[in-house]
Amino acid sequence: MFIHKDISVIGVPMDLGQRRRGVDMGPSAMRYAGLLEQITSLGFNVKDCGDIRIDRPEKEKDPEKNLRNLKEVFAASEKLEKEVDLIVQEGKFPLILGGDHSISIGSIAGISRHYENLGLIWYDAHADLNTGETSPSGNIHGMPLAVNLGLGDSSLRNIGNYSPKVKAENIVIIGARSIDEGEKLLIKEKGIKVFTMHEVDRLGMPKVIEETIHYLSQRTDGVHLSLDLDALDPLDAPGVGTPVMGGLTYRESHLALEMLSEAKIITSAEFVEVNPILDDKNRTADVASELVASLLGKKLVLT
Ligand SMILES: NC(=[NH2+])NCCC[C@H](N)C(=O)O
Ligand SMILES: [Mn+2]
Ligand SMILES: [Mn+2]
Repeated sequence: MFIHKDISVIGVPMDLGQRRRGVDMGPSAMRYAGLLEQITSLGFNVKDCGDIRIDRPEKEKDPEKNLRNLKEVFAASEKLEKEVDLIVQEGKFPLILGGDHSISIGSIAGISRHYENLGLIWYDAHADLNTGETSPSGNIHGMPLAVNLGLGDSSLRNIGNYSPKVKAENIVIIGARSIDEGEKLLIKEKGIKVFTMHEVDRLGMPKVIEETIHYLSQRTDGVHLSLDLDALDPLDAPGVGTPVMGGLTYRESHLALEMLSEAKIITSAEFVEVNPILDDKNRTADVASELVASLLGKKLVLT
């Protein structure tokens, strides 16, 4: 597998999957950080497909079934599913910019229909495995991995008219350090592979990524990288809505993406949860844009 020479970038200015405003400006912050120029300078043909239009509720209603803004998140996910499906049909590499993590419901729905066995790397401080029944917050950005596994709300689950989008054994979570009780049970029940911060500390990032590559390349025919910037330590990526101390460093994250790039296993990617209002001089968007470059093969070459 190989990152295609043609990359299509699509922004999803979504902030309805959680309660802190500003994450809808993530796509512009990453574009402002020079993301597209960066990709072009690495020799790729890049097309900016612009942003999906997100319809906002007139005023936030009390959540039904503990799912805030369900109707709007559903509508946006359906749109994104169609756009991403087209990008993959055209043979291009989809690069999706969030927006809160609820957007991965639509992106993975558009991607996974093109694979028998899509692999999924969930690079995140959280597991995002809640459902309306288990969620402590009612925020849908804490639920997309469960939805992609075919759990939780049926309208979300069935976007694209198929479910599940990924099998539990094709998922690897990296960087987890804040997991709710219901999520822990699900991880155990489904046997999901998780490298918590404890494991990253013990094994080191090189081993974690080697094992991830080995594990996924045995069983999958494509791998989507879903990178939540809150996987990184808030010292390196402060502009996120749900920061958790003790995260992955800037260097560890670059190494991870450089190794994934060398292994040529990633077939689509999304970078989510960049919130410029909570950021420090757009640092988190800068970090995201640099991480994209590492994923696309940027390396220091001494000639
Ligand atoms: N994509 C994220 N940042 N998710 C944070 C989720 C936090 C918490 N587990 C919840 O479900 O509300
Ligand atoms: Mn997170
Ligand atoms: Mn997340």
